[in-house]
Amino acid sequence: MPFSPFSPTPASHLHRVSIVGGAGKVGSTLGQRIAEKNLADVVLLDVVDGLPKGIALDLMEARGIEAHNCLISGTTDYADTAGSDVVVITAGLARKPGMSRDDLIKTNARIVVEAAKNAIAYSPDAILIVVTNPLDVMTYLAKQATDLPRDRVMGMAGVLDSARFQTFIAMELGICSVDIQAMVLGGHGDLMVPLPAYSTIRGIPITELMDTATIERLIHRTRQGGAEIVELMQTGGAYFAPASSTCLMVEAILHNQSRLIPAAAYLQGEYGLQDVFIGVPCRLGRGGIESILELRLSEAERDALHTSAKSVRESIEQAIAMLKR
Ligand SMILES: NC(=O)c1ccc[n+]([C@@H]2O[C@H](COP(=O)([O-])OP(=O)(O)OC[C@H]3O[C@@H](n4cnc5c(N)ncnc54)[C@H](O)[C@@H]3O)[C@@H](O)[C@H]2O)c1
Ligand SMILES: O=C(O)C[C@H](O)C(=O)O
Repeated sequence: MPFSPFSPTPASHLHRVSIVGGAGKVGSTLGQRIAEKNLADVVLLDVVDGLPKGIALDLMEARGIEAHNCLISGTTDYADTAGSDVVVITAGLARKPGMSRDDLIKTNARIVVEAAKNAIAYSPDAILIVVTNPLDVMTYLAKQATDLPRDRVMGMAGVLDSARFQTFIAMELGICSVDIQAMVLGGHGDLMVPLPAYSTIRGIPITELMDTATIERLIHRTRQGGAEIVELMQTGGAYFAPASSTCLMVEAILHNQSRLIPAAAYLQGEYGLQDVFIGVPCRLGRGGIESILELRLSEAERDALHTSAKSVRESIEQAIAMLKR
């Protein structure tokens, strides 16, 4: 037998991302995206014994074909997530047809609080991205549970809602999605605030290429974008575009890209709002949310943002009261 210079443990990647809820649809698809983009080693943590390990092994077996070098592991033990650069929480139930996202507060609040506390205990320097619904409420609870500074806790929704608006504009005009920049702010619910004046096709505002009725129709479809898929699938919600959206945020952070991305951020006076998480344009880089951009809004847009924030605030209070019981 010739002497082998190699050790049985492959060299680890530079970065590490842990996904709590990683055996679920969004979590496992996100793990796949992160690995296939060669962004980081991935730890999939879930409560179901065997499942995260099985998914991780399955993904590892595709490494040679997909030609990436990331290690993917599965676990039920938070100790295995130690030293993560980014922690993503996708743990919790997805809604079924006929439910609102707020109907998930009862089941998901405790799951997210526990997940955030446990994960940050092992990775105190991590940046936390919450995906679990109702998004803005769960992100608030995660910040409260961990006491992390506001630049290190954010929620994923704005990228997804903007991607949906972008898609519907592209489909309406027969133009490639990559030429379209769409902007959606506000809470991740029926009251989200798509901004036509800041949505453009290579710099041309969509208001110059579509009439008001068409834009209103696309805005309505965007607001109902999650529910449309829940109704079609019957068994849960969207996960491919949510995973892509979260991966974009992970990449912006790990590669310090200074991208301008709508994300749920903790506001302390921006847009005239306090003590609430809501989708706003953020500069994302290695430090997390490095700054929040305050766009000039029309009176109607500002009112819509405040209405959305008021509804999120009411749900936060409901969640906090429930956790105290
Ligand atoms: N923010 C967004 O835009 C967005 C988009 C899509 C989905 N979501 C939300 O993300 C969540 C996950 O969606 P999904 O489709 O992946 O659901 P899923 O049911 O496929 O996966 C959820 C996973 O969480 C795990 N889990 C439950 N309790 C846990 C705990 N205490 N610790 C660790 N893991 C736990 C489950 O075992 C499961 O594997 C849902 O709340 C859904 O509504 C949000
Ligand atoms: O709509 C849902 O319940 C899932 C997610 O928030 C989405 O927008 O796809």
